[in-house]
Amino acid sequence: MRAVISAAEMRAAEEAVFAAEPGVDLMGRAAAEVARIARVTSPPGPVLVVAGPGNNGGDGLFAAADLAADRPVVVWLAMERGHEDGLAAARAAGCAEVDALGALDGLADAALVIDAVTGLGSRPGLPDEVATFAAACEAAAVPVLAVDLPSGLDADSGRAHPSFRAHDTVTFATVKPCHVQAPAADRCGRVHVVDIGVDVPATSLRQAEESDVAAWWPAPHSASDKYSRGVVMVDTGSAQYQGAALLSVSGALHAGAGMVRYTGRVPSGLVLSRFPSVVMGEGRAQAMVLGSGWGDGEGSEGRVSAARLHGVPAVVDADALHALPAGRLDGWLLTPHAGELARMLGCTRAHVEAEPLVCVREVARHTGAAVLLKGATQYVAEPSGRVTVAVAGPGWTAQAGSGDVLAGICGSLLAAGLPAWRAGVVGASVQAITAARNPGPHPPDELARRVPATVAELLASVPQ
Ligand SMILES: NC(=O)C1=CN([C@@H]2O[C@H](COP(=O)(O)OP(=O)(O)OC[C@H]3O[C@@H](n4cnc5c(N)ncnc54)[C@H](OP(=O)(O)O)[C@@H]3O)[C@@H](O)[C@H]2O)[C@@H](O)CC1
Ligand SMILES: Nc1ncnc2c1ncn2[C@@H]1O[C@H](COP(=O)(O)OP(=O)(O)O)[C@@H](O)[C@H]1O
Ligand SMILES: [K+]
Repeated sequence: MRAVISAAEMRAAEEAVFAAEPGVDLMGRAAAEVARIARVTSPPGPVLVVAGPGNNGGDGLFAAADLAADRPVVVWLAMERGHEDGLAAARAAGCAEVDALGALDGLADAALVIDAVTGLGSRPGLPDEVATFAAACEAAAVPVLAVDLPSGLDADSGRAHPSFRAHDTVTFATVKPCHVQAPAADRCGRVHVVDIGVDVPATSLRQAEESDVAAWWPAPHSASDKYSRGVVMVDTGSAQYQGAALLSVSGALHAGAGMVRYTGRVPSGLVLSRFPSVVMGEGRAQAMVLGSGWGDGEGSEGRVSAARLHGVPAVVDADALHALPAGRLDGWLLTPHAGELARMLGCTRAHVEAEPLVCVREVARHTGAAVLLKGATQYVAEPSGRVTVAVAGPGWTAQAGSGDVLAGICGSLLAAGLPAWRAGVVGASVQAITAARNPGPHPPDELARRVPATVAELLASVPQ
């Protein structure tokens, strides 16, 4: 798990290091890591460093001096001023200097561009000449390595702004919001977090990693039986949306439920013809899945309230989200997409997309449930205000039916005893990791069938 910290928190953490160890060369450490990552991520060949006027430019200039030991390095001071000591080091190491036109010309030969225009001090957007250069990098398909973050982004938000598009980003100590929240995160490429000796503070925003999913997956052991692994009772689908029942049942089974009971309105023959292990009708269960594919049918409120009488936690998806009973839903997991969250809050989808953290925290605080906001970035909020971002996956998952599968996966994890927030994080992450490992336009039911292989690979990666 990684803490996601703001620019102000990073600066405070750096200040603490300077206070404890006056004169410590954090910039030297940062620059050495930038040069190291540049060497491992790019082919040999000339490097073009675009340096801004502040300390981000300083990192870039010291990295330029380092890289000049084994390849030609050209520096463009994009705002004319440059970090004094960094510039002296680059000059002493033999780096050539170019102007804006020279930088554009140099793209033809460059094996790598290092974007060190702005970092934590970045105001959103780019000066015109830099924006032109950033666009030229994309057009020429030259790999870009961003120092700390792609210049032009705001470190503290996931919003899109005119910026570099990096293939790789080197950031220090831990990630910042722009690295984990789409659409900004899409501009960062692969994010390399490097240690420069700065302690990371605990925060209420974290990012889950594959290793967390592996560690939290409820693997069975020799004393397990179908009941102890968790029985999940699934009430999904309708005459109009029969497929939703199959998809959520498939998600539950492929995530390892000990037993799936189906209590929805889709004919049993249809469910059993696809999934013969499913038991039809009510019975004891450790968790429920409600709402996927109910449609606007009558009686949703009654169905959710009746489910509550079972006294076990539920995953509440889709149409059931708008039929929540009054009172706290401790231990439950709500799985809205942005449009459904907006309807729950009485605001616009655009507002949810602009302020996802505020919105997802608000519903968790108000309902007492954990809330998984689905989309390109998946946020799981707890009533305490803590938010965990799931492992990100490719846009292939953005298709009708993925949410139904995900609800079933989360139901199995809830039935296995994971706390609701963790069931949401692990469920969303395993679906995203599966999509990342199986790139291409696989339908959601096909991806569900590939979840077990992902789980097996993740568990094999855990040291015994
Ligand atoms: N502190 C440390 O010890 C360590 C810090 N480290 C590094 O320092 C970085 C932070 O450095 P920083 O604070 O100097 O800010 P930085 O990102 O260089 O930008 C400020 C400059 O850019 C300018 N500017 C901003 N936006 C602009 C825009 N849109 N268009 C045009 N100009 C714009 C802004 O102009 P001004 O606002 O002054 O007019 C100012 O001159 C951090 O990301 C990391 O890389 C590492 O070495 C580890 C140790
Ligand atoms: N841009 C995206 N990148 C990755 N995954 C996405 C993206 N957009 C949506 N998803 C995933 O697609 C699914 C969509 O869920 P939902 O809208 O509820 O679909 P449905 O109700 O049709 O099943 C979710 O699992 C979500 O995580
Ligand atoms: K940068």
